[in-house]
Amino acid sequence: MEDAFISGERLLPPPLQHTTTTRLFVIMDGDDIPTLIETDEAVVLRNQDKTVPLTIICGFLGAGKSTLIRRILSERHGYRIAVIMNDFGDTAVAKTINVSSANDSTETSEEILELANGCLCCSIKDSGVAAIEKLMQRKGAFDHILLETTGLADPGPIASLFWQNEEFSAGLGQYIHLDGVVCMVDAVFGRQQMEEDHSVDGIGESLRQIACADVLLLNKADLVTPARATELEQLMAQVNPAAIIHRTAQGNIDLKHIMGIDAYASKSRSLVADCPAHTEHHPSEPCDGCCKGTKHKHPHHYELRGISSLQVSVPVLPQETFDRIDEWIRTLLWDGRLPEDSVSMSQRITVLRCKGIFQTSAGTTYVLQGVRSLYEISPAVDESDLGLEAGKLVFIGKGLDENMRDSLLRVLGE
Ligand SMILES: Nc1nc2c(ncn2[C@@H]2O[C@H](COP(=O)(O)OP(=O)(O)OP(=O)(O)O)[C@@H](O)[C@H]2O)c(=O)[nH]1
Repeated sequence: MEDAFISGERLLPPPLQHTTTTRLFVIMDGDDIPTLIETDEAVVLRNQDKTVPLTIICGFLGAGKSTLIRRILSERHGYRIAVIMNDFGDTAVAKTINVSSANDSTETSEEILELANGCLCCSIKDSGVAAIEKLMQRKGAFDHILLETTGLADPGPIASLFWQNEEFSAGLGQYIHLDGVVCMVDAVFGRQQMEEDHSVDGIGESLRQIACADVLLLNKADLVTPARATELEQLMAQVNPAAIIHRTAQGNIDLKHIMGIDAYASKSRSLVADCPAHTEHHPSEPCDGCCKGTKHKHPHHYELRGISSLQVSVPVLPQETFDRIDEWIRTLLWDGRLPEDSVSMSQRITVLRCKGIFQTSAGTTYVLQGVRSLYEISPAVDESDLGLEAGKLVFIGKGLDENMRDSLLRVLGE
């Protein structure tokens, strides 16, 4: 793939030289037996360097997803982007967008429409995976894939399709890798949507989308006062303390903030920066907790319609604690309970997303990445990024209570 730059920054990660073995923990759904995969991280990273990044764009109904995509498709950003706009994960609601070529305004949307700026627009209404397979027949014709989900989609299962699982690794994983999940939130109705949206298993869709995101765009900022936007950003940061928040109008954002973010790689930079309420626009009150001297609010346990986040600082861990943490996380994500809970309490806890970074006494820095029951703990790719004083673990989901914090602190020996 040729070099590509956005706003002077290289979009694709630099060549990776890490050669440590990593463990990938995979479970496909609640009924399957979990599979533990030992894999050579060098292979994963080498593949990732060659594969096309895929960004999932979600957001509740009317938040501005199509506006963002349309902007990307029509702007001259010098980058070749394939966009899939379809009913990914939800074939019941049909939606296509016609985007005309700048050269021929009469040209209508086809299965794959090539635009003057080099973007490809794919509006296939079948399964998203089939759409991507079809797209990959044109491998080399684009540098990045954007996948827009419907407003009611839960991005968690979609992200899982494109992350470490055996089927993906053997198939599409040879050509693409998940770069990140971007969620658009409506500045006018976002709060109401979070509080009132239709809920599945007690968790509303807009909250699932926010919980799962690596980047949150507070869109339609032109329609609210800065104070109201700040209020909503704080709420978003409380629901998902691990996401970076940007404020936008008409989806106007520098693409480097939503593409090439490598949220699922074993990179540490975003995790180090992701202390709660670290947003681009609303540094607020000083935090008295883990972020000494920085000016932002530090949310403690916060719950909205059953969804909450839990963040715990992690000291440098001896090896045996590392193993216990691994087991603790596995029980939490696979069984939906704490190790000390009885088996009958299974599925009491639902973790939608988790992230973390910590060091062991052997001097290795590890990164945790998880989407639902699928997670990975792997050595950090670039330890020079860290400047790490204390590690941290962040969980977002349902049923995350003080018992869980206490249980985790016990395992950490705190
Ligand atoms: N004022 C204002 N209007 C916006 C902005 N972004 C989008 N809109 C408008 O909001 C409406 C919905 O935008 P879409 O881009 O279609 O939203 P969507 O998320 O794709 O909607 P669904 O596909 O139905 O979920 C349209 O009328 C847009 O023109 C914005 O930042 N400011």
